[in-house]
Amino acid sequence: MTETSTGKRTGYLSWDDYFMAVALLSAQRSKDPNTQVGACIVNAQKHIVGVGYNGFPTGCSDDTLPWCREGAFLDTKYPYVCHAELNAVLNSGPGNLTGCSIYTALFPCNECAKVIIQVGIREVVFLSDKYAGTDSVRASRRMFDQAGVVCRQLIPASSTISIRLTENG
Ligand SMILES: Nc1ccn([C@H]2C[C@H](O)[C@@H](COP(=O)(O)O)O2)c(=O)n1
Ligand SMILES: [Zn+2]
Repeated sequence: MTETSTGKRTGYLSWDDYFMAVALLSAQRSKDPNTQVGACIVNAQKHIVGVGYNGFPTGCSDDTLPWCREGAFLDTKYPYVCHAELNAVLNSGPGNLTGCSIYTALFPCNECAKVIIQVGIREVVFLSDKYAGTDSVRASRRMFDQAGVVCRQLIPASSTISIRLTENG
């Protein structure tokens, strides 16, 4: 790691990469075998006020409800799973989310877009847009546009971050 003339460390994480990394770390908690999504809500003071990942509601077993994508609707995950963005909102403290930004690993669906707008979040920073072109994402974009919520895709400064969980040596 290099230093500046004042000795300040360089190569530290930018705010954008940091908040997206928190979202991605949260996604590692997801039991969804196909798509793991994390979200992180940040206020104007750059404080994290909520994080979440996609999973079944509290008290609904990860081991008995289905994780399938196909088949009869009730035998798939879709009617049961809470999306990362919804969980991040629900996990936020008592404070107001007006003016906050949400960092999410995947562009929000139309149901989460409604929640994001209604709680006053003003910016969506996303990494993947793998469902662009679906009706759900088209509806999200339409609502965000009308509501004046700014969406931007994050181009991270670095493609990987490594974290050691054990002491060096
Ligand atoms: N913005 C999003 C989009 C999707 N999710 C969740 C919902 C499912 O658990 C999974 C998508 O599954 P797939 O259809 O890709 O097998 O991701 C979310 O939390 N946020
Ligand atoms: Zn959603």
